[in-house]
Amino acid sequence: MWAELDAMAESAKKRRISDLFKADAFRADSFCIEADGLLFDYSKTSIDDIGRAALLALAEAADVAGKRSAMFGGQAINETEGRSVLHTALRALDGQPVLVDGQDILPDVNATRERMAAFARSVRDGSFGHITDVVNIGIGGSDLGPLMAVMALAPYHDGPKCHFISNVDGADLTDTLAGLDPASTLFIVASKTFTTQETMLNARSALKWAGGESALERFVAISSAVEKCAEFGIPAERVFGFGDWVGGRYSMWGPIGLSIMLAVGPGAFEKFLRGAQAMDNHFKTAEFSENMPVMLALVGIWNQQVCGHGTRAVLPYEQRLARLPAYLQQLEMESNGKSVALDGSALDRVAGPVVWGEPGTNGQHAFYQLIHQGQQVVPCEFMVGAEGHEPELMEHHRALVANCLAQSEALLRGRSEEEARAQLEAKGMSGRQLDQLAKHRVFSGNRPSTTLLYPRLTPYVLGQIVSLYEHRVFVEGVIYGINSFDQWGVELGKELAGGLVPAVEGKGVPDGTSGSTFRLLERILHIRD
Ligand SMILES: O=P(O)(O)OC[C@H]1O[C@H](O)[C@H](O)[C@@H](O)[C@@H]1O
Repeated sequence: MWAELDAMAESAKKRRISDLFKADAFRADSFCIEADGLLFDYSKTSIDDIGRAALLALAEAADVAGKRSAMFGGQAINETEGRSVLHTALRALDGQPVLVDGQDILPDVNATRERMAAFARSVRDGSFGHITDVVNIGIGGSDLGPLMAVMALAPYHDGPKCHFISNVDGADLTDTLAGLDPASTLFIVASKTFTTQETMLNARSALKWAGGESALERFVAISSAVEKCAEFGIPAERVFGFGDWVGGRYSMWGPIGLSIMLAVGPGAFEKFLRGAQAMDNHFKTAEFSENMPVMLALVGIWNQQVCGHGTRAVLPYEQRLARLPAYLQQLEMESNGKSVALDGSALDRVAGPVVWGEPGTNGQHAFYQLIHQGQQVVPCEFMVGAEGHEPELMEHHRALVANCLAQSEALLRGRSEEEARAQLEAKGMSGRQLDQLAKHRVFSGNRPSTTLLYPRLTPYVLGQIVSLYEHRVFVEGVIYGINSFDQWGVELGKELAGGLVPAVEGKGVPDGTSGSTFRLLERILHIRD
């Protein structure tokens, strides 16, 4: 399946992207996909026509289309947990029935969304009581999505102010609650399992802060384990459930998105779902060569498998997407950071790159040095909106866009030593100083990047972008032959943490603890004494 691409590795590494542009006057058009207002430009990569054909053949050979139907059709493709993968059903607003074990799940999904909307309206119009602030307590998929989206949609906020507590570090709780009034604060305890140590501890401490049991009336729970919510003391009418066919990191489209709905209202939330649904439909129907999630995945595979780049940077030129890189880190790395194939056999290649990033322009003044001149090439995924939300600050937006375009241009073009010398000579420099400094001012260029251009960051567009990345992760996972929907790799640390809690209290160290950890514990206890 991989032979054709593997055979291209050597020539691809030598190739100059600028030569591809010289050889094909229409490259910018043909290595680009436009769909429903989004434009995905992957022309600034080393993929050529033959490479693209091989990538598309890889997607065919991996049966991406068949697996896609299996996912949308409700088959239990999350085999290690015996579950369907149907986050797309949460946004199937005009969808056909979706069957799980022969039962259409959409009536339930719609009824829950209606209950969420009714609840959100009652909080927003004051009929629930006077609520000024909402605190979402959750972690991982029960935090990153809502937090990212609430931040992204700031111009649409017309509800209570939303805050997020995730870390078990008491500092998170303390700093978030500082200045809030318990009487007008609504808490959402968001946990798919309702057993996550951090969330349950934070929820109990928040309840104490809010005034104990009497404050439970301002607590809402979101979970797949609804019976556990009752044990915590939250009655069924304020519990919003969802099926185990929604993975935690794919869950903000349903009840886990309640904080988003409270912030922007049910109408804007629906637009967010509609954007995601539109991308689902595009993913289901577009030819692979014109299919944005498929091509985004294939570009990632090209950069990693053919060119050997082990990381990729997500660089949104949109301050309100500041948490998107963190969100994508969970989505991509928890999904595809695996070593075994679905059948348990060892993978013969590294699946899933390290994903990281920061919004532009801030990153430019920090780590872009390495991106431009470091020895390790980092494929960059730029994103930018053609328009911002601040017409009175047009000058800012123009500068933002110019910077985004300049970065991908610089990465592509680079600067030769001759050019560097000429620039320095023009400034009057000569001799040894010129020789030396010119070398430092050389940019190899030829560094790959993609750009996702969207009209403006609306709820609809945010839905499109997130759904695009979800399906990209799916396609990459299918091609690597892994299960993108489990996360066994987070278990061991949790188990050991459970065993070490008594040790941190000075009640003995579990057997098998390493000398290093033993020594650290000793020191911690000594400092505390
Ligand atoms: O929603 P919860 O059950 O509390 O889980 C919260 C998070 O913790 C787990 O450790 C998983 O790694 C995440 O995928 C999950 O989103």
